[in-house]
Amino acid sequence: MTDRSWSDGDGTDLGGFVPPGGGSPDHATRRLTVLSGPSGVGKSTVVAELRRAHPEVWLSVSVTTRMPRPGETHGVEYFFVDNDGFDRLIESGELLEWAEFAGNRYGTPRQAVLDKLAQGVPTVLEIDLQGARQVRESMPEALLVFLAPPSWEELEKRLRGRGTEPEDVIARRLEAGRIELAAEKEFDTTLVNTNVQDVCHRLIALMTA
Ligand SMILES: Nc1nc2c(ncn2[C@@H]2O[C@H](COP(=O)(O)OP(=O)(O)O)[C@@H](O)[C@H]2O)c(=O)[nH]1
Ligand SMILES: Nc1ncnc2c1ncn2[C@@H]1O[C@H](COP(=O)(O)OP(=O)(O)O)[C@@H](O)[C@H]1O
Repeated sequence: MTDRSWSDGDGTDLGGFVPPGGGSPDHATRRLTVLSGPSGVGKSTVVAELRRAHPEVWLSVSVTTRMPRPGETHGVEYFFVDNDGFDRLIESGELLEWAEFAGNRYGTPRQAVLDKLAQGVPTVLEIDLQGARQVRESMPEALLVFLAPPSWEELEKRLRGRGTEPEDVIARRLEAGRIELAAEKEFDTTLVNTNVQDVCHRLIALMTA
C-alpha cells in the first residue's frame, strides 16, 4: 500500500515548469534534468534503465571521496578521488556543484556538463538535495525531479535489501532521507518509484516534451 504521508502532492505536479522546447526560445540549460531523492529510493536503478532505453541521454559522472562498492568502476559510476584530490577540484573551480553527504563528498564536473548542454544533448545529474539547490541557483531553467518511494517502509526495505552499507551508514542515510523527503516541494515535479519502467517513461516524457 502506498503511504506518502510526508507529501500533499499526487506525484504529477509540474509546478509551472516549462518543458524543454516549450515556450520561449531554448536556453541550453533547458536540456538539463536533475534527479534527486533519498538514498535507496532507486535513483541509480532508474538512471541505468534510462540509459539502456534512451542512449541519447547523457548522465554526468560525478566525483566522490567515497570508496567504490563492489562492481563499481572508476569513470563509470563515479570518478573516485581522495580528499586532497577533491579539495583541488573545488579550488580550481572545476565543480558545478558539490556537497557532503553521509560522511563523503560528491561533486559534478562542470565542463563536461557545459559541453553536453552546448551540443544540445539531454543531460541528467543524479545528485543530492544540496546539489539540486545549487543547480536551482546557478541554472534556474533546469528541470528538478524528485524521486519518491511508495512509502517509508519500502525505502528502508530497499536500502537494507541492497546490502551495500553497514547498519550505521544505513542509519545516516535514512536520517538524510527524512530531510530529503521534507524538501520534495522544492522540486518541479515528483515521480513515485513504484515501477522502474513506468518512472523512466514519465521521466523521458518530461525531458523531451
Ligand atoms: N551534490 C551531489 N550529490 C551527488 C553527486 N553524485 C551523487 N550524489 C548523491 O550522493 C548521495 C549518495 O550517493 P551514493 O553514495 O552513490 O549512494 P546511493 O545514492 O545510495 O547509491 C545520493 O543522494 C546521490 O544522488 C554529485 O555530484 N553531487
Ligand atoms: N521500483 C523498484 N521496486 C523495487 N525495488 C527497487 C525499485 N527501484 C530500485 N529498487 C531496488 O532498491 C535498491 C536501491 O536502489 P538504488 O538504485 O541503488 O537506489 P539509490 O541510487 O536511490 O540509492 C536496489 O536494490 C534496487 O534494486
